[in-house]
Amino acid sequence: MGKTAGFLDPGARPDPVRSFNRWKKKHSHKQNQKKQLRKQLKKPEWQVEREVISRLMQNYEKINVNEITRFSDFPLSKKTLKGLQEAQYRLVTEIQKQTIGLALQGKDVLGAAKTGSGKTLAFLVPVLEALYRLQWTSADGLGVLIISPTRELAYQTFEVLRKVGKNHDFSAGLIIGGKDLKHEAERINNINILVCTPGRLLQHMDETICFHATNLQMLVLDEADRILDMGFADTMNAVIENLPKKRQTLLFSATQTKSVKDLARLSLKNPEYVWVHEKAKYSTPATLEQNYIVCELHQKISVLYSFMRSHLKKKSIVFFSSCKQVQYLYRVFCRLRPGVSILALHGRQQQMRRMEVYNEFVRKRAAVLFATDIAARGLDFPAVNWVLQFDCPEDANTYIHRAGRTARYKEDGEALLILLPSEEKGMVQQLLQKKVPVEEIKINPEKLIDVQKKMESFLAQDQDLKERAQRCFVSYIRSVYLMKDKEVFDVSKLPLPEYALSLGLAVAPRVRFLQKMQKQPTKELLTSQTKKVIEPRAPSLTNDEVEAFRTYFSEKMSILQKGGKRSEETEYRLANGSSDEEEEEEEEVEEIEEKVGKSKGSRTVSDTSETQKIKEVPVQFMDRAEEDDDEPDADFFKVKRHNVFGLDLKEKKALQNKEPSKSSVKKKVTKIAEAKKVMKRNFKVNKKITFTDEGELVQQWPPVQKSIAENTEGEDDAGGINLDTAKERLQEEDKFDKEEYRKKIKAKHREKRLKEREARREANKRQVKARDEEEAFLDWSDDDDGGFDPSTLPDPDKYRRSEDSDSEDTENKIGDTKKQQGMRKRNNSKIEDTGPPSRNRKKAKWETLEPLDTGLSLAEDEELVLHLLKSQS
Ligand SMILES: Nc1ncnc2c1ncn2[C@@H]1O[C@H](COP(=O)(O)OP(=O)(O)OP(=O)(O)O)[C@@H](O)[C@H]1O
Repeated sequence: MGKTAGFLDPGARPDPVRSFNRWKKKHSHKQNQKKQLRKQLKKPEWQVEREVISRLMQNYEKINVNEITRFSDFPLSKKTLKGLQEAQYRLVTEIQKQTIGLALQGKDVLGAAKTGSGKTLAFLVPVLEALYRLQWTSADGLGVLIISPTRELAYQTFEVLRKVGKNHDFSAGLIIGGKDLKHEAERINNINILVCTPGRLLQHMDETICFHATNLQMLVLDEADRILDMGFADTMNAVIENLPKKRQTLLFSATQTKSVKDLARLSLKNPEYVWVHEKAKYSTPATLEQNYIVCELHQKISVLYSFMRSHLKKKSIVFFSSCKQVQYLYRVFCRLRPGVSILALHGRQQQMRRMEVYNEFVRKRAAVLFATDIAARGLDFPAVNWVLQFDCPEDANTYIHRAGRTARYKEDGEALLILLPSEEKGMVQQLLQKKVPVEEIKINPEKLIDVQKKMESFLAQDQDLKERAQRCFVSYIRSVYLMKDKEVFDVSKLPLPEYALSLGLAVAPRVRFLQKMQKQPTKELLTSQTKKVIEPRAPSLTNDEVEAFRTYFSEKMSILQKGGKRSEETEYRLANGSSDEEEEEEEEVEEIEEKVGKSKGSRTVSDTSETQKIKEVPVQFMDRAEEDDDEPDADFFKVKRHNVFGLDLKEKKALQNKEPSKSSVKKKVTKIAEAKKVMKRNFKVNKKITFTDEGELVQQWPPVQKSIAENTEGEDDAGGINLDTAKERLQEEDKFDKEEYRKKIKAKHREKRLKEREARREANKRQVKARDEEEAFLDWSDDDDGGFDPSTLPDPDKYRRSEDSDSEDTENKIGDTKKQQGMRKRNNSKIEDTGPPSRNRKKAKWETLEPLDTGLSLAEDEELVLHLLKSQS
């Protein structure tokens, strides 16, 4: 310390006051900082968050789309950013870049972008931020509603939401039907973000008392055009009516259609239209390679099998137009063992199974998924290499969605479309118009593996499979028949017998609606169709036909209008499989007399001039039962039918107003329709057929009319009863009945005779047996010398009656008896020959003797006899 002092110049010593002041200043600054910090720390969390939020919100206005490349460039909450990072989402896609900013600013957005371009995050990020901004808690109830067209898509969206929003405290729920409504109802009230399908949502709105959406902040419609295509237009209207007007709405789709724009007009307020790929050269991802092949209908299955055999290590989705095709081809392909695992996804599966299949296909590296259009929209299966459109899509938009299951988010993919010669021109044209670059490629015939024979043998062994094949057949024809675009889909050009053969069927099933159409060509309806206006009383239609048409149509429309209920029913049935429809279809599938000629020469329905008209005729005369085939596809077709009629709701309402009494007409026609249905389907009530173990027919009730069975070939299908032929038939039938009756009587008599003979034989046997027993008994008594045989005793009554007999006589008699017994013993071996039984003889002898009256009591008589016997021995 002294050393230090020695160095210092006393004149240069710092001023202690100044030093103190400096120290004091520093100290107070530090103290202030500490105070501030302490103050800050004392702030409740919500206050800090609120300040952060207000800072974020101030930045919303400053968002410059051109400067954004990452999610972190948006003013987003730390929780959302963390969730995005953890899920490996850092860079934004074009649709995300363009829409997130607008949505954060609170604007309604209509967003369209190619498939696989990241639309899900484009709405999920604003959803999380909206509730975060409002510091939403479970007590605030439902804040956001996300509506998806299919359960799978809703489930997928829900999964992404869980992943990205896991750092937030909001509760999220998935309501998609197929589960217990009560169970959902108990939980629905605490949900902040609800992902749902439209039908189920409306059902909760109608039936769940505690469910309300009064606090709703945001509505998201994902794949909006699909929601409408599925016939949910009215459900959507009903849902939207139930929602508060003051809300933000986001609507997303990969394709822009008129219906989407209509919905946007209805549900969005001054929306911002974001169509990121509007000016793009193609409407499909650049990384997607697209081709098509043209082949005959009967070759398609072999083409598919050959495709699968040559892509064993790939992951593919194959699209079919109906559930029943998926059901049958899935089964038969599993049996064909192509060497790659096959899965099936369609609307008739149980909900659990649908989810299992979905998850399984997500996990698999190589597999083939057979699916209907429920898998066409929005589903994000990772690393799908191929999309094969086995059946021509309904239109170019459906094509785009199906093909979009591959080549997602910068990945490569290939799409192959199989077209029939009749579909090629129209479809390719449509695709080119929609900026879809497709090119034709040819099948290498050497690589084509024919599986028809194998399928035939499977079907020959398996009745269930055969029935599935029949349903598949009908279902496909119906799907083509119901397609709106008749330039592409012409049912009259389908080679039905060849197609049946290719499915492994020997006989083509009858397709009732085609036959009906052939019988009732109604050109006028074509005219009305082209005019897109229904004329209630078309001059050439009978009143009945017009009424049938109207009722059918009004029923269809009321189904559409009921919306939610119907949709939910549909969803429920989708989940559980619909046995009714299944049964009806089974009835429908009937084999026709026409054997499929294995010969060449493609016979088509168009061979007849009548059938040419099929394509021109809409579906009004078709049985409803026949229409309600594959549920999702029925939904799908509903809209097509709607378009086929070319009516909108206004026209329908006008039509209803004109109806004097809709319900009465409906009831009347329904009864007629029912009766007709029963007649045409030739229902047999209480039919019973019994077979023996060997498979011979034993009994059939009611009995088959043989005369009819023999003569059916010449019968025509004209309705009504021809009395003369009926009379002849009955007379013929009488002959059969008489013959049958005679045979039965003869058989009865014969049986009676046999029974009598048997009874006589039995009686003889019994007699012989009785004799044997008697002989044996007598033998036994003699054998035993010392034994007493009471039967050898004289009848005391008889003795009592013969008063004059002396003791000698008695002795003689006893001696006689003894003698007789001895004789019998000797003759024992000759019993059979000696005629009447010995007992009779003995009796006869005894009967000749006069009864002996001793004048004693019975007891004394007995004593006497015993005494005599003793003395004898
Ligand atoms: N910013 C991103 N960074 C990385 N991957 C992303 C990003 N956004 C989306 N993806 C991925 O891209 C894929 C497609 O996204 P998404 O399903 O949202 O597409 P989409 O546009 O909704 O498609 P579709 O029209 O078929 O429904 C998904 O696998 C998703 O994880």
